[in-house]
Amino acid sequence: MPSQSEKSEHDALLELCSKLKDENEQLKNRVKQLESQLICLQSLTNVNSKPINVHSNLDVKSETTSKLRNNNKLSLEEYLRYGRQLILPGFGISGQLKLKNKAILIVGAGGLGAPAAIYLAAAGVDYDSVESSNLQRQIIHNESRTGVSKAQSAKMTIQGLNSLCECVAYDLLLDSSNALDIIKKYDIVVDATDNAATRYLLNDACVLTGKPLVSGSALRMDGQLAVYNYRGGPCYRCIFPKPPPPENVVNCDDGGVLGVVTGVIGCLQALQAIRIAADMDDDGISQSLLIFSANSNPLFRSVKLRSKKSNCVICSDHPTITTLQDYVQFCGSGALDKSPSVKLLGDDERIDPKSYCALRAKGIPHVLVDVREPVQFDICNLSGSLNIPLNELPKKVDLIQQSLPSSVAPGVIVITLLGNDSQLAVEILKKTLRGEIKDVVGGLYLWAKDIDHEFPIY
Ligand SMILES: Nc1ncnc2c1ncn2[C@@H]1O[C@H](COP(=O)(O)OP(=O)(O)OP(=O)(O)O)[C@@H](O)[C@H]1O
Ligand SMILES: [Zn+2]
Repeated sequence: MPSQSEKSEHDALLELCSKLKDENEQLKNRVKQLESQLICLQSLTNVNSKPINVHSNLDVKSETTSKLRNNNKLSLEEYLRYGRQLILPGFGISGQLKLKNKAILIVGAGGLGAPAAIYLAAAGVDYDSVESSNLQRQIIHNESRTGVSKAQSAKMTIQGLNSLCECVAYDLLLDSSNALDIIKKYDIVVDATDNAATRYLLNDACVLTGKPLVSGSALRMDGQLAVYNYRGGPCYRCIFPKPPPPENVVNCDDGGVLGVVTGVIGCLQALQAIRIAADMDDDGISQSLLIFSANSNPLFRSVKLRSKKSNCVICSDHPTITTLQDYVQFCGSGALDKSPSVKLLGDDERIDPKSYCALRAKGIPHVLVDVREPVQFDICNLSGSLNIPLNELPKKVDLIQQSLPSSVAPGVIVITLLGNDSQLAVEILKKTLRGEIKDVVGGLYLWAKDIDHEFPIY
C-alpha cells in the first residue's frame, strides 16, 4: 500500500503531466498557425508585387477603420466559417487571405447584383428602391423591404449573412462626377447594371484607375459574362467601340427576363471576382465571352474575344479619352431612362385614355390594334382588340383593312403597353391606310391608371 505522502506526490505528478500536455498542445497549435501564416505571407509576397492592402473580408471603403484590418491571418471564427473553401486545392488558406484583403465594388443591386452580392458580400452601389416586380429575381431583397433603398436593403441581407464582412452601401447614382472617387477605393468592379451609359462609364473609370471589370448582362432567356481590362486583355470599348442606337436597346422592362438567368450570370460574376481576388489560376479569364441561353443545349457557349485594340480610344498606349465623359450624350440615353417616352406623333395623331374611353362608351365603330407580342397580349388586353405584333404589321395591313368600319373617323386606334411602339405603328399604317389613325397616349399603362384600376399591369 502506498503511504499518504507517496499518494499526494503521485497526484501532483499526474497534475503536472496533464498541465504539460495542455501546454504542449497549445504550443503545437501555435506553431501550426505560425507555419501557415508564414506560407501565406511567402506566397503573397511572391505573387503580389503591390503592397498588401489589408481590408476586412472583401468589402471595405479604404478609409473605413475596421477591427479586421491589418490582419494577415484568419480568426478562429473565419477558419470555421470558410473551412469548406479553405480545403480546396488551388484556393486554400492563401486564396482566403488574398480574398480577405481585397475590396470588391458591385454596381447595381438588381437581378445580377443580388446573387453576386450574396456570394461576395461586397460593397454595393444602387440609386433605386425595391419594388415588388424586382423580387422575382433580386433575391437579396424581400417583401418587407419594398420601398427601401436597394443599397441599404442589400447591406441588411449581407450583414445578416456574415457579420465578419464590412459592407458599404452607396445609395446613389454612379455617374461621371463620383465614379472615379468611389472606384479607386476598390480592387475589382462588378458591373451588374442594366444600361449602356453605365457600362461605358464603368469601363472608362476602370481603365483610368487600372481595375478589372467583371461584366454581366441578362435579358429574356439569355445572359453574357466577360472580364475586361485585366492582365493585358481588352476593355469593353475594344470590343464594343460604339453604343447601340437607343431605340434598339431592349431592357428587362420591355423584353422581360427569367429570374434564374440573372441568378446564373450574377453567380458567375461572383466567381470571376473571386478568381481575380484570390489570384486563382486564371489563364485566359479575359479572353472569352461566355454566352448562356436558357433555351438552348448546351446551355453555355464561349466566344473568343479579340485582343486589346492597338488604337482603342481609352486603353491603348495613345488614348484620346483621358477623363470621364458625358455618357448619357454618348449613348443617347442614361441610367434613369428605363423606358423613355418617345414622342414621334403630333397631338392630333394621338388620343388620351379618357377620350378613348368615351369613344368606346359611345360605341363609335373603329378597329383597335394591339401591337404587342402575343405573349404579352395574352397577359391582358382590351376587349375587341386585334393583336398584330409591330414587326408583322407591314404585311398584315390587309387584316385591318378588312375590319375597318365604313365610316371614316376614327378608323384605327393603336395601343401598346406604354404608348411608344404604338406611335411607330401609326407611322407604318399611315403609309398604306387612309382615314384617321391614332394611338393611345401612355398605352395600357395609363389606361390602368386613369380608367380601369383593375386592369392587370405587368
Ligand atoms: N449608374 C447607376 N448607378 C447606380 N445604380 C445603377 C446605375 N445603373 C443601373 N443601376 C441599378 O442597376 C440595377 C439593375 O437591375 P435590373 O437589371 O434587375 O433592373 P431593375 O431596374 O431593378 O428592374 P426593372 O428593369 O424590372 O425595373 C437597378 O437596380 C438599377 O437601379
Ligand atoms: Zn480598349
